[in-house]
Amino acid sequence: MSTFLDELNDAQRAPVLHKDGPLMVIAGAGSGKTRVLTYRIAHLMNQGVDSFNILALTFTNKAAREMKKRIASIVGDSEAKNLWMGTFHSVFAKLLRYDGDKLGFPSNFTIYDTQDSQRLIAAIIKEMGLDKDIYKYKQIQNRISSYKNSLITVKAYFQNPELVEADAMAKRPRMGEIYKNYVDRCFKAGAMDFDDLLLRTNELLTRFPEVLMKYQDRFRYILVDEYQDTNHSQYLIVKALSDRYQNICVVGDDAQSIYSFRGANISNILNFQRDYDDVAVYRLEQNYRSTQNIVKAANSIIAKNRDQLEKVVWTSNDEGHKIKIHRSPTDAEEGRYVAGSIFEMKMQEQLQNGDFAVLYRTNSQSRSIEDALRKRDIPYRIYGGLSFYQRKEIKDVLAYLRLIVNPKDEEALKRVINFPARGIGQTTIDRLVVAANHYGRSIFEVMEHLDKLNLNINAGTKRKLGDFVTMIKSFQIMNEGSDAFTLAEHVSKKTGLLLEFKKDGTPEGIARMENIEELLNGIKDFVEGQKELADATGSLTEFLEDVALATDMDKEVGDDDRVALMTIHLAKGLEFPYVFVVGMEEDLFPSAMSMNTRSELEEERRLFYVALTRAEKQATLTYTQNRYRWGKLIDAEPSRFLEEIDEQYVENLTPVNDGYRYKSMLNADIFGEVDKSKLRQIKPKSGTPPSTHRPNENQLRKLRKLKPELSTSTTNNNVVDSNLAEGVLVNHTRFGRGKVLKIEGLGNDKKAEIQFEQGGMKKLLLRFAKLEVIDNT
Ligand SMILES: Nc1ncnc2c1ncn2[C@@H]1O[C@H](COP(=O)(O)OP(=O)(O)OP(=O)(O)O)[C@@H](O)[C@H]1O
Ligand SMILES: [Mg+2]
Repeated sequence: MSTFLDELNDAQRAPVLHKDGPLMVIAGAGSGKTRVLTYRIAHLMNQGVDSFNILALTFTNKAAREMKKRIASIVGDSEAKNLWMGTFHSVFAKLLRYDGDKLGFPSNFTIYDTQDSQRLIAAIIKEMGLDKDIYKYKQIQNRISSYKNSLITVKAYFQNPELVEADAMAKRPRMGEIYKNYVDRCFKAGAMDFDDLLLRTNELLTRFPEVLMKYQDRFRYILVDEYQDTNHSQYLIVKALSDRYQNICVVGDDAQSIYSFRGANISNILNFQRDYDDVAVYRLEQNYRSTQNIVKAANSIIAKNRDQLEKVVWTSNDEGHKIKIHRSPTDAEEGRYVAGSIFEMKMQEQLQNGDFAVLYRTNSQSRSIEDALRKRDIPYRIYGGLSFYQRKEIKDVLAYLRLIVNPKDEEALKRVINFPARGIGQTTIDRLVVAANHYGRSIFEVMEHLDKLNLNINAGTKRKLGDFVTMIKSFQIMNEGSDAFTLAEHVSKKTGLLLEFKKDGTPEGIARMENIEELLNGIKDFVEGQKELADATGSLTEFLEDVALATDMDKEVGDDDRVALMTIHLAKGLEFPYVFVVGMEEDLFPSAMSMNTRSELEEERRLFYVALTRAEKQATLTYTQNRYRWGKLIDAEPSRFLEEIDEQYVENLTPVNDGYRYKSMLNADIFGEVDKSKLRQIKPKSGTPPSTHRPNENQLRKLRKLKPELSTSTTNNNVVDSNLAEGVLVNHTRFGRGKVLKIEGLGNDKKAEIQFEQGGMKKLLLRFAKLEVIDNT
């Protein structure tokens, strides 16, 4: 009767219909794991399981929302509303709002984002009088984060001589103290960082058996998507909650485990069968997402990994296009190629912008792609990177709102106590911090009791501090009676924030004002939306939690049609008809930082597998020969992963020996835009050897080996510049030997006219030209 079960194949239906008890679905990309999870929930509800008794943990909140929508369409809206679904962080933040008081946290605790944590750590390092070059706050924040994810509390840290010694050896003997101060300060501020949301949940469930029992009883059915990327802390929570009923369903793919750098532990999936009794293991083999070429190419890559579970993935979809590989001279040219291809494909095949995604290994690669898309007027959206909520002006407004909800929030207070400027100086703030630490109170509490304390603050400043306290308190009173939108609008005006940016008058100031307006609109939407939910009221606390845990990925994209740009890590679980993976170069992908051990390299390869398997119809992989990195132009080598794809599934758009065409492109790049129609015209007739032959990759490699000093990956023009003069003999990686005839222009525009022995006369922009001086006598 229930038709939705017909939308599954037999292999998928089995885990959906599985009765009680632990089950695991292990299967390759695109085989319907997420669909199984979604349908299983719908099926459970159809079988009479109360939606209150189901907990589903997903990789993004957006994924949770989409699943909920699908489930609602099967079982009805009102039932689906009560499901607890979301990321680990958002679900357990909610749980801690109910029961965190047992650990001494207020129900309105603040969630510190990474920036808040880092600022606090930097402040602590300064207060302790430590050398900030040895105690680097970002590194320390990383350390603390990994301790927390391994459940190493401050106490556990000090009880572990290995950890203590390791930090002493690393000349950071006071690491433990910083950790302790950080934890104390967060506690005092009524704040939890992201890792605390898991750590404190674990603490709560361990220390308070009655709380554990309550939630074990509530969450009789627990389902986890992307189980391969759970870390130890998440693993323990799931284990504890499912211990009583053992109705735990996990789905995952060991070949897509890509978060070990954040403590994710692939062994969670491998040990699942050991952790529970009578685990039913299901496998799915049919991929519904991608063409045969994509599936087979992806299989050929992942087969190179040694550590993996045996898996079969096949598809009955069309054969499709081969995987395209394209080489560009520079990253700017790569951007132009991608934008140009999207432009052409859209025209030829009537596609939408939203059919395309550009994926990269690191966020910084987005710039050249963005530039090119902008030039073509192709709308795009960047996911990740600096999110809207991390912009300065937005954080300013949010800091006020945070203070209203939780006046102990130290980072929020420090941010706005003197912004907009109200004559409260750093010395005063430092005194307040010292007093707060001394009395074990929050800064706000110290400010409330200034009269009783002898803090060496003059009367004028005391009055200003008093005014600030009064203002925040007036907002708090207003918060009792108004919704989040009304309050936020009032706060933006009353604090002078809007005026501050308006006064500024610059385009940036205006942009900031507009962003605040956008924030206010967002709050309004949120309030409206929340009112429809069963257990939500549209309060400020709810809004702030939503914001703190929101990633750009979660934003409703709605109907606006844009090309998606994101890192491969973020793309996990998603799918797009057309995918470009850019920057397929050694040291970039695989990342230079992940090539020390086989297991690191295997993780990079899994990342490549994830990238490729996002594509439904076509995947294009691009690499460049020169790329700007860290402000320098470097030689880039094609990624080893390109060679690893079984070549029968590959179409190489720019074979290595097409020197002539390549050279034309290079010249075009130097002197202006590429005119493609011309390129075609000047293509050599077959059989005619190009006049300047570009050495192939092997020859280049040999060349580099022979003359390492000439070919360090940073072909540094500064070196060249200094002794480059008219009459000097030079070597160019592609054009060979030549003589400098003339140098003209300045700075970035500096050019050299060079007579090459074989390539004729060339005018090269020194910024790009890869020259080395071979004789300057
Ligand atoms: N039986 C089916 N019939 C038709 N389409 C299906 C079927 N099963 C899955 N699909 C579709 O195939 C695509 C991939 O499914 P899904 O995202 O659930 O796979 P997955 O295994 O979770 O992938 P990933 O490993 O990337 O997370 C989706 O578009 C889904 O709707
Ligand atoms: Mg999935």
